[in-house]
Amino acid sequence: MSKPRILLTRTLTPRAHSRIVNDSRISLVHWSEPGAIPPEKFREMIKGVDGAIVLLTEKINADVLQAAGPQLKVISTVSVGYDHISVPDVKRLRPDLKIGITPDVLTDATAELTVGLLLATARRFKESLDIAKSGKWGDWNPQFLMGTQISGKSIGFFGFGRIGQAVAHRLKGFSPSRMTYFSPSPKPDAEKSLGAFRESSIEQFLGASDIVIVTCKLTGETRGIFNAKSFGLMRPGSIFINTARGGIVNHMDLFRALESGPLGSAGLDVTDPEPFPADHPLLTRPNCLILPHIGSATLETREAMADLAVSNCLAGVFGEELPAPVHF
Ligand SMILES: O=CC(=O)O
Repeated sequence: MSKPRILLTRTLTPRAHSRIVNDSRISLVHWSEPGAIPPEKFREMIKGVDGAIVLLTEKINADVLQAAGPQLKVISTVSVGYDHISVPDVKRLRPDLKIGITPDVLTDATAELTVGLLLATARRFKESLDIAKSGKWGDWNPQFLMGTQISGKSIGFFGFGRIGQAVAHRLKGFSPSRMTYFSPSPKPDAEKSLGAFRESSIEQFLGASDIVIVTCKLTGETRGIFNAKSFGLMRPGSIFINTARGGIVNHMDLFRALESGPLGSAGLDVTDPEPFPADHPLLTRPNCLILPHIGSATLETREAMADLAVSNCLAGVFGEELPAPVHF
């Protein structure tokens, strides 16, 4: 019997990469050039494989599923988010296809980055670094680079899943005045352990938060939900943080809300598109700190994500249950 063929669209972190490369039960097809696999190459290389280990950069849609062929058993993405995979196309064309993701293993790293981004935004790291480098650092001045502190502030979580709750656990130590969340489903355990409560309307949620932290999924409902209207409902001087997906935010509306109010500052680890154009007006705003999607980027976490993605793919090609499947 021939060995299952697996497509790997990038070189993984060292331990996980060596695990898949040295698995003698499978035959590996590897895109080893630097950068993301071009879409036409992807469609070509996925043809005839039994499983594919992919990244956020690979769009899985009807074209790709058709190019792959009916023998494809599993798509395993090295990410917890799977908005790059068209669920309607999978349901329509390949309802039997298994999809694997990497939840839990990246929660701590992403929560730590979110807290860091909030602190850096609230305490004006971007302007501070620019001034430290520019030679414009004058005498000590009581009103120099004053920021906002977290203690005593009201923090609102837009989306309150694993990552949102892990951020809330960390921020509890900063003594916020209160923590609220906006989510389609109530989270009674988190409410108990965190003392957080659920706001039932987005108007109330936004109007009651000094700090809004976005950690929800990108879906048809959340795409573009942070726009001129929702920013207009936020408190004057409030802080907006997004470590979920760029598509949740209208970036020109965010630019205007940072320029003319009501927002005080914003910290983004995700943008739409990615990479974010270097000439985008948002990058000129001193009160907007943008990171290049590094939420899960620690060696420990990236190894754990890649390892789980390898396990998902191997399970899929050998007809076993995936350790971390998407349940449609
Ligand atoms: O953004 C990263 C992920 O979804 O894992």
